[in-house]
Amino acid sequence: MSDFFEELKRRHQLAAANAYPATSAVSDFANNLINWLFPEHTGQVMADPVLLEQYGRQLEIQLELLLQPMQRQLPDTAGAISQSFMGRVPVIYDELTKDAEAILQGDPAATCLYEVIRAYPGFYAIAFYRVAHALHELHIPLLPRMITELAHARTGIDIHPGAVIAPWCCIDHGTGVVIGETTVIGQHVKLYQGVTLGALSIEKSMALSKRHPTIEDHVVIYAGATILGGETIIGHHSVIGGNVWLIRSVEPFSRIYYKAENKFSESNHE
Ligand SMILES: CC(=O)OC[C@H](N)C(=O)O
Repeated sequence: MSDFFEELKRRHQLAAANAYPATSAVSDFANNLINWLFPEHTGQVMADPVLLEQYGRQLEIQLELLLQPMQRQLPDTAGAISQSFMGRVPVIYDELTKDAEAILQGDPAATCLYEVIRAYPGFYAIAFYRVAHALHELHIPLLPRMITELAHARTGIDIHPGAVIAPWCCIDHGTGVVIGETTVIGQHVKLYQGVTLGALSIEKSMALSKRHPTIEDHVVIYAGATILGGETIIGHHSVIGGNVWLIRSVEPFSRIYYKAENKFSESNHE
């Protein structure tokens, strides 16, 4: 048994050396930031412009404090990275405003923007993804993945922070959506639940190559479709039907549907 406790001691020492922030601190930062941009997220409103500005500065400090223990793994000082990140926040805001509008326009069941921001899993997931993606672009390790996993746990939508997703992204329902690390998605793309944008080969040696598909502008992908491969391009204005399995490119304006053989027959036993 003492060998076992030695092993645990070694593991705890290694984990301490990594010095990543607690998951709760990362969650607080991401939620505070999203709530600052979109008070509809929780309903906590800050009407005073002075407080709004001060809060922006507080968020920068909050991020700097998260990053400080990881300093050795960062390409620049924690302070400089936090400042660069905050400089990107207006772009995140602009893109998320467009995403919320796309969800409202794309879902007949959505009644208003407030509802989309407060209650739609598609908005929740894309909001956490856009924050994580900005941190990923600043070469911050692990933190971006922790942030997208907060949304994954809550919504069932798994978006890798490395994916590149243009604005006006509408993920409706969303449960079971998987968007891999090297996926590229154009503007005005609509995805339904259970869509996988995945890798054709999961060889470890493929780690640095483009493994996931490119989805051009104005594509709709219905529930349960699986689109795989880094060379697979779905041409703009295409529609991919439910449950389609696709490992090749399709031209713009394609219509691809799954045609199931009807293997079931009805019988009427007395
Ligand atoms: C989404 C997906 O295909 O993932 C497979 C593997 N994690 C990879 O990134 O290649």
